[in-house]
Amino acid sequence: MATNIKVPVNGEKISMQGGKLQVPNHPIIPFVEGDGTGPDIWRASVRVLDAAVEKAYSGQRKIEWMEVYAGEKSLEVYGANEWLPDETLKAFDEYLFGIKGPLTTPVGTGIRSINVALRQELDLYACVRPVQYFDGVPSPVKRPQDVNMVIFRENTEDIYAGIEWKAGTDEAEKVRGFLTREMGVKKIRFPDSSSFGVKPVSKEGTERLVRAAIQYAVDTGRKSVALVHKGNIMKFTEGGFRDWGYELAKREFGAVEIDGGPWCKLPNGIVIKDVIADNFLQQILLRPTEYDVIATLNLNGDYISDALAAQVGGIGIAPGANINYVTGHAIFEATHGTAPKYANKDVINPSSVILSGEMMLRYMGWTEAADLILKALDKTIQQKTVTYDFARSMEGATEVKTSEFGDRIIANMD
Ligand SMILES: NC(=O)C1=CN([C@@H]2O[C@H](COP(=O)(O)OP(=O)(O)OC[C@H]3O[C@@H](n4cnc5c(N)ncnc54)[C@H](OP(=O)(O)O)[C@@H]3O)[C@@H](O)[C@H]2O)C=CC1
Ligand SMILES: O=C(O)CCC(=O)C(=O)O
Ligand SMILES: [Mg+2]
Repeated sequence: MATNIKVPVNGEKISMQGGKLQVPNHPIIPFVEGDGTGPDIWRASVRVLDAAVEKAYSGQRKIEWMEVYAGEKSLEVYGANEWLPDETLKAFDEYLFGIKGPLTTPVGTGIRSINVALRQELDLYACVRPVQYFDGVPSPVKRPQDVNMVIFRENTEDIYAGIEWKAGTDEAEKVRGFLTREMGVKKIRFPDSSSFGVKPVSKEGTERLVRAAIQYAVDTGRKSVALVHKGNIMKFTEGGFRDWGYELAKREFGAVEIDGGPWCKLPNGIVIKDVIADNFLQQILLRPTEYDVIATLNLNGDYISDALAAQVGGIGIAPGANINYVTGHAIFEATHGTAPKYANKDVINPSSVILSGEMMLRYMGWTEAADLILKALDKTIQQKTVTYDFARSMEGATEVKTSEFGDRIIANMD
C-alpha cells in the first residue's frame, strides 16, 4: 500500500461518540492544497488559522496538519491517473475532518469532478454556505448588508451526480431505446443526437438535508427556511423535494400550515416556505431581507451560491463546508474554484478558505479562535488593505498580495 501521507506524531484523531464530536487539543486534520491558486491560498490561510489558535489558547491547543493528496499534485506524488488515491479518502474517513483547496474539473471531457467524488464517497450530504456581508467590501448592490443567508445545498444527488451518457455512444442509444420503446417517451426532440442525463432525487436525501437546514435555523435563532426548487416543471424531483420538505417540517418539527398552506410555521415561529428557483433569483436581489436559511437541490445550490456571493462582494469571500451531521464527517472548502489565470502569482483573495477554516474551528467548538479570525478579517477590510478583487472597486484601497493579506489579518488579531 502507498504511504505518501506523513502522520504527525503528536496529534490525535477527532471522533464522534454518542452523536457528539470529540475534539482533542491536538487534532490531526488532513488538508489538500488544491490546484491552480490553491497553493497560494493555502499558504496564507494555514498561517492565519494557526495564529488564531495560538493566540486564543496560548499553546494549549494546536492543529496538527497532515497533507493528503488529490488532483494535480496527487499525480506528481502517486503517478498517472491517481487523481484521488484511496489513502486520501481513507484519511478523510478516519480523521473525520478535512479542509481542501479547489480542484480542477475539465469541461466536456476527462475526469469527473474530484470535489463531487469526495462528497459522494464520504456521503457529505449538506453543503453549507453562509453568505454574510463584511462592512466595507465593495458590492454591486445598494444594500449588501441586507444579505445574511445560509445555503443548505443537497450534496449527493440530482443531475449534479454525473449520471449521463454521451450522444452517439452505444450507451446513449440503449438509454434512448429504453425511454422510447419501454417507457413510451415521445418528447425527445432530436433522439438520434441527444446525450442523456439522469436526475435522481430521493425522499431520504431530501429529508436529511431539510432536517439539517431546519435544525440549523432552530439552533441559531433564524427566522425562516425557504425550500428553493423548480417543482412546477420537474414535478417528481424538484416538486418532490418541496413536498417531502414540508412533510418533514410538520412530522419532525411540529410545523403547522399558515393561511391555508403550504407555508407553515414551527412552534417557535420559524416559517417554512418555498419559492420557485427563477423567482428566487430575482427576489434575492430585490428583497434579500425576506430570505434567511435556504434549503435546495444540488444544482440550484451551486448557482445560488455564486450568485449570492456576488451580492456581498464575490466568491473571494465565500466559505463553505460539506458535512454529514450523522457521522460527523466534514470537509471545509471555498465556494470558488481554481481561478487558474492567477495561479502562483500570490494575488488571489484567500478569505474564502480562511473563512472555511473559521467554520471548521466553530464546528470543532474552538469558538474563541474562530471569533478572532472574524474580527481580524473585518478589521483588515476596514483598513482597506485588500487583494486585487476588492481593490479594483474600493476607493482608497491598498492592494496587497495573498501572503501580505494573511500577514495583515494576523497582525490585526488583538
Ligand atoms: N470546489 C471546487 O474545488 C471547485 C472547483 N471548480 C473548478 O475550478 C476551475 C475553474 O472554474 P471557474 O469556472 O473559472 O471558476 P473559479 O471560481 O475558479 O473562478 C472564476 C472567477 O471568480 C473569481 N475568483 C475565484 N476565486 C477567487 C478568489 N479566491 N478571490 C478573488 N476572486 C476569485 C475570479 O474572477 P475575476 O476574473 O473577475 O478576477 C475568477 O476568474 C474549474 O475546473 C472548475 O471545475 C469550480 C468551483 C468549485
Ligand atoms: O467540482 C467542480 O469542479 C465544481 C464544483 C462547484 O462548482 C461547486 O461545488 O460549487
Ligand atoms: Mg460552484
